[in-house]
Formats: sequence, structure tokens, C-alpha cells
Amino acid sequence: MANVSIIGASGYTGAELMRLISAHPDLDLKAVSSRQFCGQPVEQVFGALGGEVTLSFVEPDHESLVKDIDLVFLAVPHQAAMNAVPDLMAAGVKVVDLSADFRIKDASLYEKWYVPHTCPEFLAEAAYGLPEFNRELIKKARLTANPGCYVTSVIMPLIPLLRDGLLQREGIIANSASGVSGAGRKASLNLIHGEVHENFKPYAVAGHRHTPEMEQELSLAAGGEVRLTFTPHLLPMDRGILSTIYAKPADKVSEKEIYVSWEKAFSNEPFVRILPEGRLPATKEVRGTNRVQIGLAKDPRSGLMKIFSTLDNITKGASGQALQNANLMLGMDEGLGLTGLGQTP
Ligand SMILES: NC(=O)C1=CN([C@@H]2O[C@H](COP(=O)(O)OP(=O)(O)OC[C@H]3O[C@@H](n4cnc5c(N)ncnc54)[C@H](OP(=O)(O)O)[C@@H]3O)[C@@H](O)[C@H]2O)C=CC1
Ligand SMILES: CC(=O)N[C@@H](CCC(=O)OP(=O)(O)O)C(=O)O
Repeated sequence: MANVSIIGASGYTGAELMRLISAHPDLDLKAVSSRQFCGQPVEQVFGALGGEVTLSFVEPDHESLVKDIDLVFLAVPHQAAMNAVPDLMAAGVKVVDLSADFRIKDASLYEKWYVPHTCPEFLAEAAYGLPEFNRELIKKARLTANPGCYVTSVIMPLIPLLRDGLLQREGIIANSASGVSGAGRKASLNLIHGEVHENFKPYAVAGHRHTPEMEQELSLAAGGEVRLTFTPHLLPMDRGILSTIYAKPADKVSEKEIYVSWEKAFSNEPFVRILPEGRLPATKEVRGTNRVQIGLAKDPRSGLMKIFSTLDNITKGASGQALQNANLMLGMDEGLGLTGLGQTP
């Protein structure tokens, strides 16, 4: 049994962590923070957790979030996370950070896309929390940087193919669409029902901040620089991401070779499913699960490979993956608390 706490538990990823941890056999959730709901019982804010999570929210600096705690989930916006990390490290707790603050290894690149980094001394030791490719580092880490939601959907299918030299490094295009919960639970005019419902639109087209994170991990896999074109879109749904990725195969590479590479990388991975030829992923099939589903089709006219990847942005895109990482860091079975299936219609 291990004791855990959540800083930023009144947001979407924090609430999902509470939902998942309440079904985890070996984690005891001891404290959860929110400034706006401080003092209120969790079930008053999230009715769905009634009877399961009996805690009340505390301020983010409350000692119960750290004292006798083995691992803290930081489910706060970037910058708030890096402000908290030095004290958490000094207190000797393990941390899974769901924000972007420790994902990008180069502090100047981070500053270009986000804000100046205030504790770059922790960047080198932070494990990049994609267990399918980084399991051994995560097991030993005291700080894990949980990947971005779009990033997980895009790099999961591409890493093995770039490692195996099956795709050209130039000209990869990823078009992704996300449900609105990807933007968090804060109020914002462009996220109200009247703006989002019955609407579908691209955003951040000049450059989304997940681009450098994707390029960092893909370049590592390819052993050389990868530059990709990424365009996010806002979908009128609450959860889910579907990424459609276009890539040029390396000389004469067939679909069969792509499937063989995926089989090699993922056959023992419980949370990655490669769909058989002819079947394509759909967001509902992974809703509420920790799974990524991946499909493939070759365009016979252009010769491009079309790769389709779907996940739930809140689960495998954030809190489910965070729990998978926490299980590893605490020496537990990686899949504990994460076995749920998606929806049939
Ligand atoms: N939503 C998603 O699909 C994904 C989100 N992420 C990342 O996960 C993190 C959380 O996202 P999400 O849950 O969507 O965000 P929300 O906006 O829904 O929630 C943010 C939480 O952080 C708390 N918070 C905000 N500012 C501070 C602060 N300065 N100090 C302490 N607590 C603070 C808020 O509560 P209160 O203000 O009451 O204290 C709230 O509980 C972000 O870094 C996000 O980028 C990553 C992948 C996917
Ligand atoms: C729909 C939507 O708005 N999605 C968010 C997802 C990014 C996110 O959560 O970003 P970090 O974890 O990298 O901070 C966005 O595009 O900003």
C-alpha cells in the first residue's frame, strides 16, 4: 500500500485521478488540493465520486499533501508545477507532473514555447513518462514528466517506425482533433457550449506548444532531426483525441513491414492496440480507458502511409498514463487500477 495526494484535484485531470485511484487496490488517497473549493467535500464538487472519495479539498501548500506521502500527482497548469517541484523534491516525495514543465529537456526551447524555466536543474533527471518506451528510467525516477495528450497519440505509433527506419524523417504531418476537456476546467469564452457545440475548427495553426515535445521524442527515436507539421482542432465532444498522421515511407517499405514493427514494439503492451488491416480507430472505443488504438491505411495514389491513433485525452492522455507511471515508480504492477474497457454504442 502507498499513500498518494493530488495537487490540483478540482480540474479535469485531478478529478480523473480521483476516479481512477478510488478503484486502485494498493493506493490510499490521503489529501487533495483546490484553492477555489478549499474546505468543501470532494463529493459536493464531483457528484460522481460520492461515497468513494470522502476527503475535503485543502490549500495546495497544506502539509497533508506531503507528510507521510509516497507520491504526489501535480495536476496543475505549467509554471504552477515548476513552482512546486523544488519543495516536493526536498521533502523526499516522488512526483508525477502532468504539466509540460519537465517534458522538454532544453530549458531555452521550453522558454520559447512556454515561459522561462525557474528550476532547470531538475530537467535532466526527470523521466519522460511514456512507459512503453521508457519503463526502466521511470521505475527509478523520483520525478516523472507525464507526456502531453496530443503528443502521446502522435508519437506512440511513430516511434517504432522511425527507430526501424521505415519512414522518411521529413514531411510528417499530424492533424489531431481533441474534445474540449483538453483545455481544462477553467471558464473561457471560446469553450462555452454556444461556441463549441455543432462546430469544428482548427486552432494554434502557427505552432502549437506540443510540437517541440513531439519533435524532441521523434528525433531521439529517429537518431536525427525530425520536423513535423502539427495542427490541432477542437471537437464538439467532451473527451477523446483522434490523430491522423501522414508520412512518407522509406524506400519500398510496405504496410506489412509497418505492422511487423508495431508488433515487435507493442505485442506485450497492455495499453496499445494495433487494429487489424481494414479496421480504423474511433474515440468512443477508448473513452475512459488507458488505451491507445492505432490503425493504418496506405494511400495507393500518393504512396503516403496514413496512420490513425486515438486515445482519451484525460486518461491515456493524462491521468491514466500518470497512474501507470506512478505504479512503476512505486514498484507496483503497471496496470493496477487501469483495466477498464471503452464503450460500445
Ligand atoms: N485536460 C487534458 O486533457 C490534459 C491536461 N494536461 C495537463 O495537466 C495539467 C492539469 O490540466 P487540467 O486538469 O486539464 O486543468 P484544469 O484547469 O482543469 O485544473 C487545474 C487544477 O489546478 C489547480 N490550480 C490552478 N492553478 C494553480 C496554482 N497556481 N497553484 C495550485 N493549484 C492550481 C486548479 O484548482 P484551484 O484553482 O481551485 O486551485 C485545478 O484543480 C495541466 O498542466 C495540463 O496542461 C495534460 C494532458 C492532457
Ligand atoms: C483542446 C485543448 O485546448 N487542448 C490543450 C491540450 C494541451 C495541454 O493540455 O497541454 P500541456 O499539457 O502541454 O500543457 C491545448 O491545445 O492547449
